[in-house]
Amino acid sequence: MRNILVVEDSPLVLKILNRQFKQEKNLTSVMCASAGEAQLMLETSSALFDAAIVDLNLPDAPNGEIVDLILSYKVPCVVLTSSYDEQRRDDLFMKGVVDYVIKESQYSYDYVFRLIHRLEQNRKIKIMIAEDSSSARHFIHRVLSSHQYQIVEAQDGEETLKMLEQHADTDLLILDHGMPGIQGFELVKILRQKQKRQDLLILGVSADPKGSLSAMFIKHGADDFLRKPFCAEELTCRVMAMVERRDLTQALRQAALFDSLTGLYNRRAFYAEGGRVLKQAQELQYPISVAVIDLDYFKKINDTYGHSVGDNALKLFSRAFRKAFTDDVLVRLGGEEFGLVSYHSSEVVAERLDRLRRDCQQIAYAEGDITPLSFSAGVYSGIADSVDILLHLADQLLYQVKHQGRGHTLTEQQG
Ligand SMILES: Nc1nc2c(ncn2[C@@H]2O[C@H](COP(=O)(O)OP(=O)(O)OP(=O)(O)O)[C@@H](O)[C@H]2O)c(=O)[nH]1
Repeated sequence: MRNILVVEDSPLVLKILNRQFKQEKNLTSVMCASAGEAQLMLETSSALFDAAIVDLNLPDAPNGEIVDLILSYKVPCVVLTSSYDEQRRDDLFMKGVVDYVIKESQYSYDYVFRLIHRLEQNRKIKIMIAEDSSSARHFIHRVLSSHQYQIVEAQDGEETLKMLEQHADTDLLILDHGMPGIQGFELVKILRQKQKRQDLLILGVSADPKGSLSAMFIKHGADDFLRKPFCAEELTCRVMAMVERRDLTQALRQAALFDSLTGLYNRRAFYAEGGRVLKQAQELQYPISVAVIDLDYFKKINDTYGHSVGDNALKLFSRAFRKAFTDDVLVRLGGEEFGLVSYHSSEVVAERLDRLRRDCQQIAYAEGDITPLSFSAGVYSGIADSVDILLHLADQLLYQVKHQGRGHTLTEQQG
């Protein structure tokens, strides 16, 4: 749970913010109506605040003095004001506020909350600034630090490549074009041979007036481009948009490939990944194993304890399944049916399934005295034209196990 300090004297604005906080599951707020009240609060508990939302015109601080107070306690400060003043805005960004938002519409309030959430997520995002001008580097560093990003710096092309190896977890590279040695644009080409867009975002920057440069950057794999000089807000807006776009793409990818309840591959991804394993097996003429696993009498669990306990049992089983088969391709085929493709022999897979069966005895999917989870499985080992054929053969073995009374594994190898 994160705690936000709000310093605001307008009852109407407080009402709007209060309503918004009520809809936020992971945020709590402390409301102060004056700078004096906020000071008392910060003196005793500044470490408790993850960020502050402040008004510039308070009865005891009419000229934005609240910003200096908040920043002196190193609390990220978002200004929410009704008056727009260009000079004041520049001064506030120089001081290091996160943002300067005008109370104009519901969108302004939504934006403030989006920012507050981003600040938390930004702490996990690493940005590398590759820029030879120390003043430009410091400016970018200061602006992005106020948004809580982790920052590393490089001063030329060679150092950028070295630093990217040391900081392989870098999320976003801000890349100046006109650096000594390898130029920014050349670096984009080198980097994109190694790293895909989802692994490293690139924001090109340059003072070069040629419009074609930005197009060249983007055509060769940069995600966006900024022409120098740019202001603090433009930089943070572009970076935020890039990171949000990447997060959205990752979420879509996750939803497209993985089962949302168990986190295992869904059928489509399983056929793609399993297909790769099978292709190698075909090339090497080396058999692979395919298993189909079905939980026994699962309907009874749902009927006895309810659907959410059933869901919990599926999640806990999947966790144990993943632990038992760390180097194989695992899938939730649907309902209470699971599958796998493995380079291992049918004996090894069956042995691991036996161990998993024993582990299932310990899975406490509901409170009290419960019937342990049990499953039946069929494992077929061989080479075929498709994963589907092998899956069908394993499924036939599973069918036999179900008829023989459940709770064991049948294996078969291609003759
Ligand atoms: N909780 C929960 N139950 C599910 C889910 N998907 C399928 N089921 C349930 O799984 C049960 C499967 O029932 P059956 O096909 O009769 O199989 P079973 O009871 O396991 O019996 P056998 O397979 O013959 O041993 C049904 O009650 C489904 O509603 C799910 O995502 N969550």
